[in-house]
Amino acid sequence: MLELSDLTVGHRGRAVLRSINLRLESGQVAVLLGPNGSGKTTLIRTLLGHLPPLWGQVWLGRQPLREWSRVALARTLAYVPQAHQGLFAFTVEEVVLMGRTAHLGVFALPSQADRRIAQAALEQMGIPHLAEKPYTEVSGGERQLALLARALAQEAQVLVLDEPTSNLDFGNQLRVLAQLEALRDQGKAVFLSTHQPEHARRVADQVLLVGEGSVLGQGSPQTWLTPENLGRLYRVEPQHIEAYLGNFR
Ligand SMILES: Nc1ncnc2c1ncn2[C@@H]1O[C@H](COP(=O)(O)OP(=O)(O)OP(=O)(O)O)[C@@H](O)[C@H]1O
Repeated sequence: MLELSDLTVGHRGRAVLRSINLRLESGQVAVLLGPNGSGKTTLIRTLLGHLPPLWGQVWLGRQPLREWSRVALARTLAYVPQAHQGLFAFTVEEVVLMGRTAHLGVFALPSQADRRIAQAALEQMGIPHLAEKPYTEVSGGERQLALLARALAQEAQVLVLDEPTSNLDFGNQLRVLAQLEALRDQGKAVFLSTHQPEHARRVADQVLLVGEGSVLGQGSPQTWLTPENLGRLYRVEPQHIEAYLGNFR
């Protein structure tokens, strides 16, 4: 469904991450891990088409990403950014309804069916009570849940999420992880970044460990999310990781 082939990503000709290869099928979750500044957001922006690859190719389905029209892309690929402070006082429901935009005709207003889908997405994320609240007046975690609901409402086949649990309380982190598993079980392809290896261990079919400009490890979470590998990745003593992650087994 999503394929990265010999991909080099970066900014203005300066490479940040080189030689990335990945195949993500429907019904799979891939999780990207790496220290601050290692290029996770740069890679995500490239696989969304916001940044051109410096080398190599992003494939979505059978077509290179750059050949996709914007409307077709919006129906197929949903992006959950890190929650930002909204600038305009849309209600939370209006933000979620934006996920339906790619399904509407030109100038068409959301139908009853679109509203039902938005409502269901709000309920799935546990925030139907926020529907009428201005997006600018809910908490960072609630904004994150609204952006997840927007992606659900989009009904896209591929979901790309940039640290989707970073703003959330413990309960909402678990709810989002369960939601990601449900999406995978519905046959979606899910690609996300996280700073929490225990989240990767729970949901990932494959992990991609990046740092120092390249892919340092790639494969099953059981193989790669060991204290030794995580210690190398984050420059911490493996025994500290063992002591921390051990509690999550
Ligand atoms: N717009 C930009 N122009 C030039 N360089 C950039 C730009 N955005 C990021 N960079 C550089 O690219 C590198 C990778 O940044 P990126 O934001 O992709 O890292 P990250 O892994 O997402 O970090 P974090 O975990 O802190 O969010 C950094 O050295 C950063 O300074």
